[in-house]
Amino acid sequence: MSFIEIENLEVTFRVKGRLVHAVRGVSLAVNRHESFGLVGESGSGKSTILRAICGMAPVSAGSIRIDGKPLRHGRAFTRQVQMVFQDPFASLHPRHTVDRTLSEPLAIHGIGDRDARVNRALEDVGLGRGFRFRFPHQLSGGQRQRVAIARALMLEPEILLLDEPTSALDASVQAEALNLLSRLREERGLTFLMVSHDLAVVDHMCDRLLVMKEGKSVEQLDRAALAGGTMQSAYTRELFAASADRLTS
Ligand SMILES: Nc1ncnc2c1ncn2[C@@H]1O[C@H](COP(=O)(O)OP(=O)(O)OP(=O)(O)O)[C@@H](O)[C@H]1O
Repeated sequence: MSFIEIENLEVTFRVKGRLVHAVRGVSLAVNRHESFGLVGESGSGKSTILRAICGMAPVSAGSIRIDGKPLRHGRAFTRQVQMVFQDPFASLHPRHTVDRTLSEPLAIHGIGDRDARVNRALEDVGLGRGFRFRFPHQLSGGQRQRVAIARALMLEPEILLLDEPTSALDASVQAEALNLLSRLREERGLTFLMVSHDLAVVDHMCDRLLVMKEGKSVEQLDRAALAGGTMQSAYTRELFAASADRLTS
């Protein structure tokens, strides 16, 4: 049994009376402590899979299990699974201090010792306690994303769902944020399910990945296939070739 098991997942939205099939029969299995990537062109359904896991998108058919337990009635696995979004500015409340942002999940779950936990969380993500009473607009993009990562870790989850976690950051800050995520995964034995359109990021971060197109799974690749360039489908080869061109141009 894998830690995260998704079987024949279908997610369908109704938009103005029309059905949008965002995810069409996708299956994947992620092992505990693994870092698994979802790649594919824009609109291929990657983010919708993460949203379905946290109960933010409707599961129309199929199943999602975490550690053998099914996701029921769209209820999220709140403490076990946390999500980090692309745009830290949008995901932090503009009028909440860092302290409030980090304390809130603790208060909701009745967890005490908040001051010490907030200070420790800030240190864990490389921001000192001096950042505690700042507002989001008083932080750089990289610092905001560190706060968002700290918040995601407040409830000590086992799984982080990362939706383009560094694509809103400058290249140098992006590398720092990725290194921070890798260190936290190692230290805490976290499992990552990560969406990225940047194949260099995925190559750096992920043990395995699933290539998606138009809501469907195209193929799965492991490190050996990535390193050896042995992709089965022409679509995946094109995706990687286009990305290599972008990186070298
Ligand atoms: N809440 C929603 N209501 C209606 N349609 C939606 C909703 N969320 C996503 N979709 C549609 O589902 C499809 C998949 O979207 P999704 O965001 O999962 O793609 P993606 O692969 O993550 O794309 P990107 O890389 O651009 O973020 C798209 O056609 C999108 O327009």
